[in-house]
Amino acid sequence: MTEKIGFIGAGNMAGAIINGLLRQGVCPADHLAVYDHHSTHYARFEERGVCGVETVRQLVKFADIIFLSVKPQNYDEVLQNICPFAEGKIIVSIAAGISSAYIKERLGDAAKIALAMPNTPLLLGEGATALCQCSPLTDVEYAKVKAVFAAGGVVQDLPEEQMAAVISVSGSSPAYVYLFAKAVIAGAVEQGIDVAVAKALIAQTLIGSAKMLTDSGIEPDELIRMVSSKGGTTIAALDALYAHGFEQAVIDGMRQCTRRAKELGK
Ligand SMILES: NC(=O)C1=CN([C@@H]2O[C@H](COP(=O)(O)OP(=O)(O)OC[C@H]3O[C@@H](n4cnc5c(N)ncnc54)[C@H](O)[C@@H]3O)[C@@H](O)[C@H]2O)C=CC1
Ligand SMILES: O=C(O)[C@@H]1CCC=N1
Repeated sequence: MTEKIGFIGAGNMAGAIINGLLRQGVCPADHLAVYDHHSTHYARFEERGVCGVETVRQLVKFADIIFLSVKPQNYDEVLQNICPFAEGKIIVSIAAGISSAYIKERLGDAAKIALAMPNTPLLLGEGATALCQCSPLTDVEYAKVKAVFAAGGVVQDLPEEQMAAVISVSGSSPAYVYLFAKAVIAGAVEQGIDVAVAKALIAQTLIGSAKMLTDSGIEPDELIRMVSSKGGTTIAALDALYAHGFEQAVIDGMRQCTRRAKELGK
């Protein structure tokens, strides 16, 4: 990729996206730059050859594609700061709940925007990103943004009206997966199993189960059935989980996630 890519906000997600780009050799480090109002955050970028610039103006001048990798609460300030220099640049928002209308209200209707919802496994090249092309971003420009996220994992195209809801599916959901893993580890320890052994076993179980979902072509209900021997242990476990409203708890958590995303975007 020949474009220069800048990140406003040198935090976790900027780090994860840059990792993917460098690991896959999508662009050289000198085509990347970060700006953060805390320059103390630059060290981990600079040690990989990515420049930390002093002003937001320098960042915007440098970059063809600008990732807004700050919290939704900081968007107003950042959009105000980049507005005088951002004409013609591709703007990528990764923030929960921020819509293209919100950005266009601040940068103008001609702003070329892609909305992305990545997740933290991007750090290891195992990310899942929902991506949305907003008019007037062209197909060629959108493909460039897509290539950035594809360097860090799987990308799915989504219409804008689903971008808030998808946070509950892939943006926030690593946290529920870790919570589940934590509960399994606690249940193992309670039964006398060593914590490190339990962690290794549940982690590989999550990887293996995820691969069954992606590679076996078998639907979740059938995968559950394949584990559940008649009168056996899995059914005993599932009965207890159903009795505790396990599925409903997850679905309710997802609803709360989307509710909060909509609140943040206001
Ligand atoms: N952490 C996650 O799992 C995911 C986060 N996101 C989104 O990514 C965005 C960034 O999240 P993280 O990287 O986790 O946050 P973070 O807190 O690690 O990084 C945000 C960075 O922005 C900087 N910052 C704040 N205001 C600034 C300003 N006005 N100018 C320049 N820099 C400024 C902060 O100093 C910080 O370094 C958020 O909008 C979040 O919704 C999206 C998907 C997943
Ligand atoms: O919790 C948040 O708001 C962000 C968005 C998705 C994951 N983390």
